[in-house]
Amino acid sequence: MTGSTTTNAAPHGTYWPAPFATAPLDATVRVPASKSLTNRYLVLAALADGPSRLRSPLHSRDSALMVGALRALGAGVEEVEGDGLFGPDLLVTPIQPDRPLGAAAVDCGLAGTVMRFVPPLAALCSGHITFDGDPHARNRPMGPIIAGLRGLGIDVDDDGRSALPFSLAAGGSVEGGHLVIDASSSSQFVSALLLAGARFRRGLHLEHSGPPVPSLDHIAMTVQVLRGLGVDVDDSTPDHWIVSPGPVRAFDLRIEQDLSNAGPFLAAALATRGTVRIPDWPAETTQVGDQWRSILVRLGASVEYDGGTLTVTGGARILGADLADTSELAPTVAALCALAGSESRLSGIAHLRGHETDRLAALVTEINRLGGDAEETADGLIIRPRPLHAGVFHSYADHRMATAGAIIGLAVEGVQVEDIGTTSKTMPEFPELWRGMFEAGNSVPERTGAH
Ligand SMILES: O=C(O)C1=C[C@@H](OP(=O)(O)O)[C@@H](O)[C@H](O)C1
Ligand SMILES: C=C(OP(=O)(O)O)C(=O)O
Repeated sequence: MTGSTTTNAAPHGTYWPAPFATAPLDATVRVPASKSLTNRYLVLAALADGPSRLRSPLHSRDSALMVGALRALGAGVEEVEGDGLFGPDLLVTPIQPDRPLGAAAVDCGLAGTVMRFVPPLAALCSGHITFDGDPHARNRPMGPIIAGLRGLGIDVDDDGRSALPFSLAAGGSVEGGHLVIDASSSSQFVSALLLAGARFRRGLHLEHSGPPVPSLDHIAMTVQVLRGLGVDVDDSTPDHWIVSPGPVRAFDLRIEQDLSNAGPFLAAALATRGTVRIPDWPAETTQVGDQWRSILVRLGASVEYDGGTLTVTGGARILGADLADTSELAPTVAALCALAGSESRLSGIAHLRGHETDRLAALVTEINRLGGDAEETADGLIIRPRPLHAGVFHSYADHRMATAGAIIGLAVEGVQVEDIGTTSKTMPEFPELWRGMFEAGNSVPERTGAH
């Protein structure tokens, strides 16, 4: 973030009348694959010791940007028919570090995973590689990756901005070793360097120095994914991660559905005092969205997990709660808190100011625009109960703002979400799946293949 605390300009695009629920919803929903897992496995497939297959991966703007980045770096990515509900499988052939790329360009869009995960991968290629993205992407924090690459001996030209756009000159190998960064503005800086670390000649000893790193669950996901592919990672000392040099094993695996994106659907149970079921909820997972099981109980719902299906039933009213470190779940939580009957305090999310938009400012502006009572604190939000009314909910090119508006619109008649299409960042099917919850006899298609 470049010090600004304002939200990025809300474009005056199309307005989507959010479906209002006149009765409790009773629905079963499956959502597309996890953005965080898809984009980690794409990067690792590009670094692997042979071709890999991602089954039922995400197909969205963020995954398409990652696929585009890998192709720009010389990896092969091919779509092949699979049994996923939401699109084909992906076959990936790895990059060839020695093959000169000449000049290559990577479009990061607004994807944190692309702008942070791809530069260390690019450093392992041979060529002059330029990175840029959407206008607001230029405001997202990038300094620790740029400084980190320089610390690893890579020549980076950022015109002194410590932000997008920038370019790097890659020579086909990275020495690695000990590197200290300040990852207090995003966990993605740590994940990015760990993902590539095993392919550095001496591996990587990454150290964080500074205020606490946010979204630690996402780093734990990175470590577990790496270990699953045979990479040795020592994370036994807080703020230190040691990745041994070695191969990344090629793989063939199925990507879990996105439990963070399941959140707005589960929230619909609370907003309408109904029931929403998500089949194929993993029994064990590294996704932060598994926390819905406890968060939604704190907000007054009952949650059951039986036979692989998570069932959430809304209580008589939504309870306000004090919740810390909700990370990317926070906009969904905030939407529920705006509908709650008592005060909520969300803390430990100051870094949301550097997300797709300044989410703290955006949530306060949009909840209050509908008559609510939300206030920004140094590291989060206070949301007090106050009746909401009809109006426009702006999304600021932020998928999670758009889905927050949809949740509020279930309980408040006459909410229009500006630019619902921005949900294509991680879930292009959102409007269709949302409307599907209202269909009589709502049913969910069966997947044909083995789970
Ligand atoms: O590594 C990842 O896949 C992510 C890490 C988190 O980033 P921050 O640490 O910047 O919150 C999260 O919010 C983002 O949606 C995805
Ligand atoms: C913060 C998010 O995305 P990104 O991966 O672009 O950082 C998010 O999806 O909530």
